[in-house]
Amino acid sequence: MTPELKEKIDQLVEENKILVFIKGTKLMPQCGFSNNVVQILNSLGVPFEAVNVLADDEIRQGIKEYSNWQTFPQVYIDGEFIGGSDIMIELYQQGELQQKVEVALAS
Ligand SMILES: N[C@@H](CCC(=O)N[C@@H](CS)C(=O)NCC(=O)O)C(=O)O
Ligand code: FES
Repeated sequence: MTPELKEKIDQLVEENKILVFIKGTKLMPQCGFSNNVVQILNSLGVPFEAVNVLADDEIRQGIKEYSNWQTFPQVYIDGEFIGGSDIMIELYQQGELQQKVEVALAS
């Protein structure tokens, strides 16, 4: 990955307390896995930013290396890589996601 791309991703992760890399947009996710995380975050009613990896192949490939995670969606909360759809569903069901999000937004 080029230093420029790493810096670009660093900046995205730093500037957005809740950030998701998804296929499609918040309003129109293009895959069921991406849709899962969008709907979970919508249901929590928290502000979040979404990057559409289908619109940027450089980011699509770069973020896999950056996160060391090969699939989408990818979720970052407060600069920390959380995981994908399965992990988000699990954290949500355990009530841990609500907690993480509250802590992140209060900081
Ligand atoms: N079990 C994964 C499912 C996600 C998944 O399998 N994503 C695939 C299909 S959308 C993917 O991103 N493949 C890599 C790519 O398309 O670049 C999760 O929990 O997020
Ligand atoms: S785009 Fe086919 S499974 Fe996600």
